[in-house]
Amino acid sequence: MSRADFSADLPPEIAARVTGSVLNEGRATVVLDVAGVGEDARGALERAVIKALSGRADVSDVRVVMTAERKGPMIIAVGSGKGGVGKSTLTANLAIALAKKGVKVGLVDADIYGPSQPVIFGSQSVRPDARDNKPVPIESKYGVPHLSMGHLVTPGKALAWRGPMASGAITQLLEAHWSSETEVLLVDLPPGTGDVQLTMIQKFKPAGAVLVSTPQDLALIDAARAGQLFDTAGVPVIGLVENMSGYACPHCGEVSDPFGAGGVEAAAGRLELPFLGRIPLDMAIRQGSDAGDPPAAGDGPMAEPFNAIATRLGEWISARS
Ligand SMILES: Nc1ncnc2c1ncn2[C@@H]1O[C@H](COP(=O)(O)OP(=O)(O)OP(=O)(O)O)[C@@H](O)[C@H]1O
Repeated sequence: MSRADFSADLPPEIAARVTGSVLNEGRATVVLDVAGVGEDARGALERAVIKALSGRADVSDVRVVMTAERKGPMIIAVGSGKGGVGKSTLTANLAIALAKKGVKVGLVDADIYGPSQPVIFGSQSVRPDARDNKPVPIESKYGVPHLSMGHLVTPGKALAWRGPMASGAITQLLEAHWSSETEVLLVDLPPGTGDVQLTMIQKFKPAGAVLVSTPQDLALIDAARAGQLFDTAGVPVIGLVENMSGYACPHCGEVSDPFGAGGVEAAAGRLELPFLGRIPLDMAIRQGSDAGDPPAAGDGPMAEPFNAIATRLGEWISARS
């Protein structure tokens, strides 16, 4: 994937709205700032970009991403390149740690393909109320109202959704009845750079994104790719978090590094991104998450790494509020 400059191919009034563009294996992605542009005119802008770039020999497909500032809580996306690296665990515990610091925070589980927040918050059996056809977020004993696709569909039903359905689902969650007091919404994204991420960026431009990765190379490369999508769309990457770094053997106490260690911090350095902290691989984190008892809610040693990252995130939020 590389940055591209299409300004010579586009009419000047459209080129002036371009905030980022990349060309990756023939697919051109162009990000347009459409603040103040009506629905109809947006369609015309999109068609004009597709027409202008389709003529290029090196372009086989054109994707137009439209962003516009909107009012409401500050949205912070938590993303990863790969699945299973601990994004949901981090999002839930960060939200709880922020709430303990007095931030009015809500959580959206936009991982519509594998929603895990209802398990982490112990709210699997709860169905949210609806008002005016919009869901009302579920309160939790941890001070974090939350809403997940897992609350809206039959449990266990595979969500093999693509395109418009996935985009509709995330819109429903973000446009729910969040209290007017909510300052920050943390959004647990599905892994990768698919439809949900695009809808997030286009319709609900996040103020920033946190990326989580395990220390090994493959996860890191994917995380960097996810980061590039945010960067291209003008969404600042707040920083990188290393999860599952270092494993303390519960029997002998020896610390080993099944996935390597320090890789994410080194990658953050290379990418010139802030490093927000590391979370060790610890059985108590997995057990707490599975039991609806997230470690950040307590004051045991496993709350510490989440508190430290929440402090850095809190500073970033305050600087922008
Ligand atoms: N630091 C950790 N120590 C121990 N277990 C962890 C840690 N982080 C996450 N886990 C466990 O790893 C599994 C995957 O974590 P999680 O669901 O948070 O990942 P994810 O990146 O959100 O995955 P997906 O995208 O597939 O939903 C869960 O069982 C979780 O409890």
